[in-house]
Amino acid sequence: MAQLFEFDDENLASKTESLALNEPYVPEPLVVEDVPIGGGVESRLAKSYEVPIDLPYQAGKRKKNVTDFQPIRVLGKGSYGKVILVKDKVSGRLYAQKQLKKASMVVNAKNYERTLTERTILERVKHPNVVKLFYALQDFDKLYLMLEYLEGGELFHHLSQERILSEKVASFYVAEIILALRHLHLHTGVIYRDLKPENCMLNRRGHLVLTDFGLSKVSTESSSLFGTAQYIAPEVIQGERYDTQCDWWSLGAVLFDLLTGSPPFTGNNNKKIMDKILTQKVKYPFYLSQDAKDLLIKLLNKKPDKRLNCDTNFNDKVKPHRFFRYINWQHIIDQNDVEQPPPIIPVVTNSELAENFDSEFTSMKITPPSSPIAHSVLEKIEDESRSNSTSSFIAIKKPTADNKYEESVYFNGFSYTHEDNLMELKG
Ligand SMILES: Nc1ncnc2c1ncn2[C@@H]1O[C@H](COP(=O)(O)OP(=O)(O)OP(=O)(O)O)[C@@H](O)[C@H]1O
Repeated sequence: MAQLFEFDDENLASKTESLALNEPYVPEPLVVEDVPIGGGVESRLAKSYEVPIDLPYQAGKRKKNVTDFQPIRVLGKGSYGKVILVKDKVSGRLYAQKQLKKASMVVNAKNYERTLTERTILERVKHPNVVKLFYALQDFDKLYLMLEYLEGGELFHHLSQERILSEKVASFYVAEIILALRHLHLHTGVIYRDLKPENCMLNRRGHLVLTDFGLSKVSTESSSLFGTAQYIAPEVIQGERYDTQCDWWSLGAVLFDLLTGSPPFTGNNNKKIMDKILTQKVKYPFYLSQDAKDLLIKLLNKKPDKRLNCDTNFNDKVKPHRFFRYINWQHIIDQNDVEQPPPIIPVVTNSELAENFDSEFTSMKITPPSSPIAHSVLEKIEDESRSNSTSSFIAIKKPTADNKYEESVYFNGFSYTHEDNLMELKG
């Protein structure tokens, strides 16, 4: 059995702290140096500590706008819009540009309060297993979030090739998800709430990175909730007060999926799935080991207070659990690829080809961004997003009168009022 390395919460905190306080970083274009296939551990390690962090603010440098990025290809589609691979025309650096149609982001007054709180909290999220936000830009009808480009694609893209994962392989990814969720819970107070396979992506080195966190929560009770019914905790479905425990249920559902090829409750519509989540017992396939089954039973407990809590039980119940016998937690925290290599190293021959993404998307035609308008409004925001890569913002359009919209921009808990920002509603 692999020896488990002891560490405590302070150790974890100081690790994430040191990432947050990284020394000045001179960005190197991600596209230049492709790791050759079979390039060996050393060549991967050469890039291993290239954790994308804040682009340093360079005084006097022209502000970025959407047209500074050349669209390359579509990577995927979410409920708010497309995600496109783009290249900074100056640095050659690649980003995943998440486009969000403003019209679909109108939020109601109740959610609005929560949104502001969440923006403030999300400002503090810095973790290697959580996607980084580099810039937040906008034009007339869309917001553009320039995210760390996760070249390995969705974990489940690789899973669909392998069908199911061995327990050893699954334990690696689950360990990385646990670290990301614990960071969100313990250091930022964020409940991820809709952990689902599509949000588990791999970076170039094969490490799992959670995407899309927080954004779905700023929406109204939207399709994002129903799109993920299979992984949602019973208490969330019932509309009860829920806390971080709901994420540990979702982790159980994702683990079940990794080990068996489908989530614990399925059905041809969401109502059926949700009924089953509330009322039915999980059926565990005979081929699961006792260790896997034991962990799943503890996570997929319908009573949140009886469910395994990986935050409070981490040191005494989770870390020593036999399901994690192949895991050296310190190596997972350190992302030590020599001692604990990621099980799947995504094949990337040329980053711009987006080889790990579905050709249904990568072959799509790209529509150029609409004409730049109101960029000046965001100058202050861009300044701040340079100095804080994980900042987030939201712009809300409120219909006023005579076919006009008033646009308010909220950024890290601050709101920017633009008296002059009345724009004609086109079309
Ligand atoms: N940072 C990223 N790097 C590379 N590809 C990404 C990145 N973020 C998202 N994608 C791709 O784009 C797809 C759509 O992502 P997006 O987050 O918009 O939608 P989603 O996960 O369905 O969530 P939702 O619809 O709830 O917003 C993902 O499934 C993924 O394939």
